[in-house]
Amino acid sequence: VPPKDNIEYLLLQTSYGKHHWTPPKGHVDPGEDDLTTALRETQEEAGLTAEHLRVIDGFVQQLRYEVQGKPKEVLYWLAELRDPETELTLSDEHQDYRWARLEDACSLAQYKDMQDTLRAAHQYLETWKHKQ
Ligand SMILES: Nc1nc2c(ncn2[C@@H]2O[C@H](COP(=O)(O)OP(=O)(O)OP(=O)(O)OP(=O)(O)OC[C@H]3O[C@@H](n4cnc5c(=O)[nH]c(N)nc54)[C@H](O)[C@@H]3O)[C@@H](O)[C@H]2O)c(=O)[nH]1
Repeated sequence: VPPKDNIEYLLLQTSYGKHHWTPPKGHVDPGEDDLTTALRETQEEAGLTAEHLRVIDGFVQQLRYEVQGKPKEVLYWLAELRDPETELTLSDEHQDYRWARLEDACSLAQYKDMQDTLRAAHQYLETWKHKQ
């Protein structure tokens, strides 16, 4: 029987710096739109292609923080992994990954803004699931 709360979030741990955990993301290439960047980075960092995923309509969350004194903006979308058995392939940028339930994901993602984003995503998915 599937658990009542069976939503898990993918987090990747960097192999450099503070070894922090975040969902797949990265810098926008010239001429690229933001969602294309998100899908490309998810493929490069986790080995999951657009065909593996179902992007969920209506949710996008913006984070703004500073990295080495420079402002940084990150946009996060939500996508469902169509086949939960799909194997991941990490790049050299990451050393580990977890599929984590909300509270475990919030513990790994130590930043308040990331935790708020995960909680907002979870709330959105709870409503979204009932509409399917
Ligand atoms: N050797 C080495 N190489 C690095 C380093 N650094 C980068 N490289 C290279 O750059 C490439 C990455 O290219 P992409 O994949 O395209 O970019 P991103 O995915 O954007 O990755 P980043 O790591 O640049 O950016 P963030 O995750 O944003 O971390 C930056 C800082 O922000 C903090 N921070 C993180 N998340 C949150 C949050 O949610 N909320 C808040 N408030 N703060 C947060 C965190 O504590 C950190 O100190 C790698 O391949 C490396 O070659 C480094 O230190 N050493």
